[in-house]
Amino acid sequence: MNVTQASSMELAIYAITFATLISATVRLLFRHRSTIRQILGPPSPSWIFGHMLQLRLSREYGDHEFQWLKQFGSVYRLQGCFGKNQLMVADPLALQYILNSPVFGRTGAVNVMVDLVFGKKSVIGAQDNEHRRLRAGLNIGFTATAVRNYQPVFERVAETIAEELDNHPAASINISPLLTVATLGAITEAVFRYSLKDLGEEFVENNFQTVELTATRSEAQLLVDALSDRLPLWLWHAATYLPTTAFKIIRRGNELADQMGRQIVRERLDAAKQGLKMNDDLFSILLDPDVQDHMSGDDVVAQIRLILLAGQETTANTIAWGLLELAKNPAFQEKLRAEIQDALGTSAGAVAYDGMPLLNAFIKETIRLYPALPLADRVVLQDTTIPLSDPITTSTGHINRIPVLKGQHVTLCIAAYQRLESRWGADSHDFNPFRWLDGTEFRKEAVGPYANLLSFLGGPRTCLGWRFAIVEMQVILSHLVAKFSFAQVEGESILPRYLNNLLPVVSSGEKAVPLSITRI
Ligand code: HEM
Repeated sequence: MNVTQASSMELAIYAITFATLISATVRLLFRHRSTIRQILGPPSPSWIFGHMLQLRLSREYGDHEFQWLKQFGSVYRLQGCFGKNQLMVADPLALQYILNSPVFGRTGAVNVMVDLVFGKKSVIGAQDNEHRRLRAGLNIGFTATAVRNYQPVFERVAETIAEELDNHPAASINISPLLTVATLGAITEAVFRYSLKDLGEEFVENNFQTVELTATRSEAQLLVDALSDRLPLWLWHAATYLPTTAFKIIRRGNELADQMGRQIVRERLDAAKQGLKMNDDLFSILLDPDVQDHMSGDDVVAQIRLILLAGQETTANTIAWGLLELAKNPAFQEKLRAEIQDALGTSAGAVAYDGMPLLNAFIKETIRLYPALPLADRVVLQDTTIPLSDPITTSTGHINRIPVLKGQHVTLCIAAYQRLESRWGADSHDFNPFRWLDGTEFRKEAVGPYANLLSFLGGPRTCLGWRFAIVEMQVILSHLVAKFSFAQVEGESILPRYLNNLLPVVSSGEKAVPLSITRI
């Protein structure tokens, strides 16, 4: 049985959740009516699924969403499952407010997933003060200076990809699995100086299975997500002991990460006791007793699964999207290659990747069009009012603030924000790296941590590894583009699909990025 089939674990969960369905439905029918009903939006095609099939399971991501954005503007109302209203927000000021305000929390569905896969002691699972404490500790390993030290690791990884491409020439190469392995290798080496071989076959296999498992979406899952707000977390934890393949993978992954983490922490602390100099990998930095605010061994172990999973597929897919855009835009690819070859050829010592304007414009444009997380769901924890950059028209007139009540589901439309015409211009849906070269994008509201983009989210939950990811992409993309040319494979279309993350999918429905790759 493969992992996708294994998501039939949901069937087992259905049995548990069915009893709550009826009472949830009744409560939803009679829930308090808020001003949300005055916000305009498309008519709902179904009571059970609302607009969720169009929003979350469309053939190409954005098929419907970008039409709604055009028709209703940067804030509109959709229907979630079981008739629940959902506020869709792409307005920059509103997004900034929601991401930074403590009165918006993650929805039950997201909390359940985070808890099951990463655990409460991971920085993504921790809340409030505990979250702040862990972030402050982990930050030491993700500063601009710390991530520059990982540059040689990324350069070695880029060499390995190039060797693979040289050793297996073919008319069409699916670059996606190569990048997934490469980005896992980059993280394990940067984070604790382990090669994939050191991790062991079972660990690596489990890691790929977990990635595959979290990259599935189905109608059934939409319903489970809608109900998960109403189920206690202990029930979900109890469910992980059901003998399904999916839960076995999750449980085994947690055990392996724990064992591996403890072994590495022991090695580092033993070395420190013997007075040996700590390495410059992330774990050594975090555990270094000479560093003020260093982290405890237990804290570090609890982050291992998160750091490996959070930084692997996101980065691999973004690089794949970038290479696909280069294949579609050969003239830009040529210009970029000239800049890169010039910089790599003339640099004595460490390459100054930040000083390459086209490379950085290309990365920003790729991240803008292909955010790993195109939608982020939040729930209002306390009645509040959301401010707007631009007033909207409701059924009762114009408003520039939206009152929302406790319990309201709000969806942060990251991909839509990154395609707003009012912000990015009339060609907002096109790949145009040159938009970044005149500096105008930086004079607008600052939302995310990088280039006014929200692909790394924003506020206290901003991606911890965003600088790490940028340097990794700068290095890998530069080395690949300098050595190889990338072209589209005739007759093959690759579409973005939302499977918890934004994934490149071919016509068979499989995740793949087949490209014609030629040595220069
Ligand atoms: C292009 C690459 C990447 C993208 C687009 C990305 C995106 C994101 C997003 C959207 C979140 C917020 C998730 C949420 O709260 O629902 C996040 C969180 C996180 N990311 Fe990344 N990420 C990338 C690479 C990395 C890398 C390379 C690492 C580590 C080496 C990393 C580590 C983390 C961690 C630890 C969090 C949790 C932060 C917290 O909850 O305080 N990410 N990332």
